[in-house]
Amino acid sequence: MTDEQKKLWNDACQHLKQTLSKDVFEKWIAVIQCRKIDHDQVILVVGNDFYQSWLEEHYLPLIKNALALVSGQTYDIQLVVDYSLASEQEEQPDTAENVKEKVRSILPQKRGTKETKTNLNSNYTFDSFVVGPSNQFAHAAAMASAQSPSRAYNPLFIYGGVGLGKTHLMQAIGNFILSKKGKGKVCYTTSEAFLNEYIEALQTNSLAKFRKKYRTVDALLIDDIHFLAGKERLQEEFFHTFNAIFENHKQIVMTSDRPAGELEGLAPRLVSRFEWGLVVEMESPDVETRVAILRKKSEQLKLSIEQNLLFYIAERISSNIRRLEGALIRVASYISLTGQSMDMGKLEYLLRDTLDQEKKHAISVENIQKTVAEHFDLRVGDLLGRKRTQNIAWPRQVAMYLSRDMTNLSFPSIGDSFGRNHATVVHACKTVEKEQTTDLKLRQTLSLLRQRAGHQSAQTVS
Ligand SMILES: Nc1ncnc2c1ncn2[C@@H]1O[C@H](COP(=O)(O)OP(=O)(O)OP(=O)(O)O)[C@@H](O)[C@H]1O
Repeated sequence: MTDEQKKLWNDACQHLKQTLSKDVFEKWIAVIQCRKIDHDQVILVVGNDFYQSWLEEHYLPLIKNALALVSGQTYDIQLVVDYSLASEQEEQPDTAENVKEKVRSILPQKRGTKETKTNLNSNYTFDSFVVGPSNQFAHAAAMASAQSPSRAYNPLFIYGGVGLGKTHLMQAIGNFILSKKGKGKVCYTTSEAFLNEYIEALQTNSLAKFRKKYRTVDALLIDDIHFLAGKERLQEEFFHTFNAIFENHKQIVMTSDRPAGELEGLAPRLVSRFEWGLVVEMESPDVETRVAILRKKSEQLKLSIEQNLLFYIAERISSNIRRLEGALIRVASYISLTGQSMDMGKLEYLLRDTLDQEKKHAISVENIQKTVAEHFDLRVGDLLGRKRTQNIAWPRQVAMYLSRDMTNLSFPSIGDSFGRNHATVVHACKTVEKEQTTDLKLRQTLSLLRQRAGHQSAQTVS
């Protein structure tokens, strides 16, 4: 940055220093590093996700305003995380240090790139994982794989929607294996990190080292395998890695956002290998499990929060456990930073944005059926009926596809909502998925239907 740009940021900070209390300034503003200023954009860097989200939600308008005041123009501000700053920031005076510590200890760490011996997050254990109907099958399979690596289920393929605990469960297997005597070599990575390492190995002529690293493990835990889709060369490399580990009778565990067979652009030989062992799905947890998760996380945070408030959060946030956890962290931070107790009114206010997002996500199959039926000028009963004429069969397939796409529901539960079996839904999803790759008009129709179904659900909930 030029001296002039540095001065601009310093001036903005001076302005903020005058408007904010000393404590708040030291805690939230002084820790920010300004990395870049160009025409209309400013890039600010902080040391962890918690700072990023807290600043975005509470101080971004103030920062924007300060920059505008000292420069006479408006900037678009981007807040990015650089984990290497974290240690510097820890040295800052901080009256809420204990909160930060607690929060950091339960926040998921940046995956796949963290330089620790095992690359595993030690908080992701079976002990800290709450079991309920939505994940008990996946949990049992993971336990069995951890207790008898390569003998129980190999490979173990875990799939499900965003933030439902796939990484947690997969890493619990790794942590369990490492906790045993005569522990083996466990390697956890994300598919993206695997790709980056592969490219680096190609560039630096160190493929042999790369291959040795991955092919000689006792357990390979590879996250977000859907990332391989459409990347042929990477698939080729992973195919050989997979074979080497499998032939050595070592354990492979993979996670994905959907079943292997549904990943467009994944080579059939990989699809079939991914299905050799056991495939398990993780679904959205029911409200009881969500309450149990909140209780467990509050214990970890040593946070005393009334049961009715935990219920309130659990009832309203159902789409994603990461979001549930985020809400609890917000409550914990509020209590610790303000020293005030929590009541229902404050809770509603504090979580208003998250709750709004949830409403938008509360999309039901019924709403999708209604939207699709209206669009095709049919009755919902037609979609649920037995008729197979094209004018009904096609809208039915579209509705099934959207149900899969817009909710976290499994194939069997979507099938139930249409009075059909799981295979019919899989077939419908594949058909629509394939059609839309070549049919622009269909893509537009789907996008319109998504908007309408989302809108309708938001109205139903509020
Ligand atoms: N059953 C559970 N018990 C306790 N914590 C859970 C459970 N399921 C998920 N979590 C927590 O929710 C957060 C999100 O979980 P995780 O990162 O494993 O989800 P994911 O399915 O891998 O998400 P993504 O699809 O984004 O990769 C983590 O902090 C994890 O500890």
